Amino acid sequence: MTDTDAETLAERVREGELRLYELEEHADAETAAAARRHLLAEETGVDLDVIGEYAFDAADAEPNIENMIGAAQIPMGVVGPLPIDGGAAAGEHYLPLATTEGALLASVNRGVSTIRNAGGATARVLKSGMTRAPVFRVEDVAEAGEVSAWVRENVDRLADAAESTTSHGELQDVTPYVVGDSVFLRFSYDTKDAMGMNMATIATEAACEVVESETPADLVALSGNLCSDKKPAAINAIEGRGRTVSADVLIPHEQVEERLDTTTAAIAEANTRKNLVGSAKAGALGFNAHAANVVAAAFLAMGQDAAQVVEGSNAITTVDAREDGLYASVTIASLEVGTVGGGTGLPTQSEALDVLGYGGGGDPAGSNADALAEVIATGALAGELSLLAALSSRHLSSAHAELGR
Ligand SMILES: CC(C)(COP(=O)([O-])OP(=O)([O-])OC[C@H]1O[C@@H](n2cnc3c(N)ncnc32)[C@H](O)[C@@H]1OP(=O)([O-])[O-])[C@@H](O)C(=O)NCCC(=O)NCCSC(=O)C[C@@](C)(O)CC(=O)[O-]
Ligand SMILES: NC(=O)C1=CN([C@@H]2O[C@H](COP(=O)(O)OP(=O)(O)OC[C@H]3O[C@@H](n4cnc5c(N)ncnc54)[C@H](OP(=O)(O)O)[C@@H]3O)[C@@H](O)[C@H]2O)C=CC1
Repeated sequence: MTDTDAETLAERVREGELRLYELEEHADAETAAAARRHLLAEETGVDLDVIGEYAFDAADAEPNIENMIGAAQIPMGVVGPLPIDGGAAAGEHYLPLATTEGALLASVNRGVSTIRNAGGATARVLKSGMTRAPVFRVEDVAEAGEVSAWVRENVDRLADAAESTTSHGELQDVTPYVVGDSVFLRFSYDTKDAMGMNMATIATEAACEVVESETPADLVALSGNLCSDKKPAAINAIEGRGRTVSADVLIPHEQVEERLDTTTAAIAEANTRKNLVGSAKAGALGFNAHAANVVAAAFLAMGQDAAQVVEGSNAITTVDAREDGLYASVTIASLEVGTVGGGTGLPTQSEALDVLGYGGGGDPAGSNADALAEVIATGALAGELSLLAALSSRHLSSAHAELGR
C-alpha cells in the first residue's frame, strides 16, 4: 500500500490531514474518486459499486464536478428519424433523450413519426442572446437616471471591455432598469455555439469595471436576478434568453386520425382548454403540456445545464384546425443551449451530440447551437402532439399504466 492509494487517502481525510476536495492534488482523478467512495462507504454503510462504475476517465470530468465519487447513470434512448427544414438544422435527425420517465420516448417518438409522415417540420431560431444583469447601488433616482443615460451613450466602450475577454462573444446591447437606488444593466451577448453563461459573466465583469470607473455606481452583485438565470421569470418568457426558437407542422386530417387515434378538432379543443385557458387560469409562464419533458431529456443526454430547464419550459403551443390539416406550433422563448463548453465535452454527452450531428463549433460559429435549439423545439412539438392526442383519446393513464411503471 502506498500513501497515495485510495484507502490510505481516505484514512488521511478521516484523520483530518487532508480535505475531501484536495485529493486530486495527491493522486490521479480516478484514485481520488475511489478514495471518496471508500470513505463514504465506511461512513454511510452504502455500497457504492454502481456509482463507481462509469465508462469515462474521471480526469475528463474535472472541469465539470468537484468532490467526484462516480457518475449518475440515466437511461438514454433515441427518437427519430425526425425530418426538419430549419434555419440551421437540415435533414433527418436521431434525437438522443435521457430520462427515467417510462412512456416519454414512446410518446415523443409517436409525435416524431406523425411529423415524419406529414413530410417533416419547419423550425427557426428567431432571436439569440445570453444575458447577465449586474445590480449597482446609486445615491438616489437622480443618480440612477444619470448612470442609465451614461450607459446608453457608451455601449461601444462597454462592448470593447466585454469583448476583450472572449474571442467568440459579441455584446449586442445593454438595457438599464432602475428601481429606486438600484440600477440593473441587462447585458445581452451573441455567444455563438456556447450556451454562454460563463462567457457572459466574465465579459460583464470587465464591462462593470468601466461603469464603476466612469460613473458613481457601485457594483453590488454581478448577477442581479434580472438576467434571469435558473428561476421562473416573465422577462425570459417575454424578451427571450438564449435561443428563442419556433417549430411547426401541418398534418393532414386523415393522418391525425391514423397516427394519433383522434381528430384535429379534439386536439385543437384540448390545446385551447388545457394549454391556453388552463395555463392562463393557473398563472403559468409556459402555455404548453410538457415541453420541459423533451427539454430536460435532451439537456441530460447532450450535456446542457439541467437547471436551465426552468427557462426551457417557457413555451407556447398553438393548434389550429385548418382546411388542409392540423397546424401545430411550439415556440420556446428561452432555450439556453450550447454545443461547446459546459457539459458538452463529456464523453457520453459529446457522443450524443455527434449522433445528432451538431457536436462542437459550427461553421459559421453559432450554427450548431442554432441547429440543436431547432431540433429540441421540434422534439417538443412532437411531444405536445402525442400528449394532446393521448388526452383527447383518453389514453394517458392507460399508456402510463402499461409503459410508465
Ligand atoms: C404510449 C403511446 C405512444 C402509445 O400510443 P399508440 O398510438 O397506442 O402507439 P402505437 O403502438 O400505435 O404506435 C404509434 C407510434 O408511437 C411510437 N411508439 C409506440 N410505442 C413505442 C415504444 N414502446 N417505443 C418507441 N416508440 C413507440 C412509434 O413511433 C409508433 O409508430 P411506428 O414506428 O410503429 O410506426 C401513447 O399512448 C402516448 O403517447 N401517451 C401519452 C404519454 C405521454 O405523453 N406522456 C408524457 C409524460 S406526461 C407528463 O410528464 C406531464 C403531465 C401529463 O403531467 C403534463 C400535463 O399536465 O399535461
Ligand atoms: N458563471 C456563471 O454564472 C454560470 C455558469 N454556468 C455554467 O457555465 C457553463 C457554460 O458556460 P459557457 O460560457 O457556455 O461555456 P465555457 O465556460 O465552457 O466556455 C466556452 C468557451 O468556448 C470557446 N469557444 C470555442 N469555440 C466556440 C464557438 N464556436 N462558439 C462559442 N464559443 C466557443 C469560447 O472561448 P472564448 O470566449 O475565448 O472565445 C467560450 O468562452 C456551464 O458549465 C454552466 O453550467 C451556468 C450558469 C451560470
